[in-house]
Amino acid sequence: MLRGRQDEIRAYTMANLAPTEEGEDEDGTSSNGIAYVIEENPTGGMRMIANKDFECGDLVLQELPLVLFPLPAKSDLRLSLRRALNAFDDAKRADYMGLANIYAADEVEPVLGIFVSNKFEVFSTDGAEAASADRTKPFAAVFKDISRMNHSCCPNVVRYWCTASRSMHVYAARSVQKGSQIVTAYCDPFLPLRERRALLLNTYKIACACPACTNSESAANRVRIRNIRDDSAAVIQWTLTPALPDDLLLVPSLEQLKLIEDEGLEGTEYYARVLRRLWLHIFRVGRLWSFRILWADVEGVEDRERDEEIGRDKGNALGAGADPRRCGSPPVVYAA
Ligand SMILES: C[S@@+](CC[C@H](N)C(=O)[O-])C[C@H]1O[C@@H](n2cnc3c(N)ncnc32)[C@H](O)[C@@H]1O
Repeated sequence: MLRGRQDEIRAYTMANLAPTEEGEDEDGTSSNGIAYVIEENPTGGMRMIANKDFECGDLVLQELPLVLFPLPAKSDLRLSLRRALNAFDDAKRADYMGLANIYAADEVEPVLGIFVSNKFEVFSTDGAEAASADRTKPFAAVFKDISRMNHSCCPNVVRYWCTASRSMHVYAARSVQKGSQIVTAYCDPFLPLRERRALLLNTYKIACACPACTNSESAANRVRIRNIRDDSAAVIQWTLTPALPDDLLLVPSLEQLKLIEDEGLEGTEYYARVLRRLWLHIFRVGRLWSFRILWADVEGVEDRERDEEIGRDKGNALGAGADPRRCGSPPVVYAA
């Protein structure tokens, strides 16, 4: 039953997320219409590779887990895993047992070693559970394909658990070119470098060599990003206060945007914060443009003269001092 559902989602993933045509692409390679491929990593193990270009926000894949358990495990996890595996059909059991096991050399039962090597913690993100205390109770899920994604502290995708469909959604956090590796963050990329290193080594046996772990300036950059506050109230106040310069937020916001992009952290809330602020900037300046157009229509002035006029009036531009008769209607755009 669950298998049928998984096949359905897989078919959906392939049909809807892989709009590349069968046959040869522009670069002469064959994409065969699949959004991603799982292949051997030259440095060992497996990896997930984009088989088409993705833009920021594109759904890369959506997948049901092979197993999903509440954490901490309520009963003996090994027993539960064994029971789950016994209930699987052969193909699904082979999918699970074919996943990486970084504890293979240790005295850990393979079902458990595979679980620990491949699990992603998931939280309820929607519906009644999200609103309830369950939100704080994570589950751990292992996936046939998603568990093939390697780690980077500069991930190019973000993961969202959808409780309603009991599936994980993976979205591109920035442009991802066909042929590049799809990488996700196994831990909080804002953890201090030393903590990140210890966690990745102890839990996943990873000595991360991503740009953030090898660039000596990255740690300081990440602290700066983490200090970007949710200043929505102040920004809205600026939007509504014509006396404050139009470009007050522009330069710092663009600098912050670049900083986040340089650190490869577009999938984080900080990027959304800065983009929201820039959107408000466009909202305010965009209104200025509307005002100019309106003004030009009414007055029929030349562009140059109009710009000069607006430049002169800019201190009170569109505020109390602007002459409403000149544009036929009061400049109410910034009225609080
Ligand atoms: C969830 S699996 C990822 C897929 C795995 N590479 C495979 O072969 O199936 C996690 C394991 O992959 C390897 N891995 C993931 N990210 C890595 C990285 N950035 N550097 C080195 N090894 C990594 C580690 O062995 C880690 O324990």
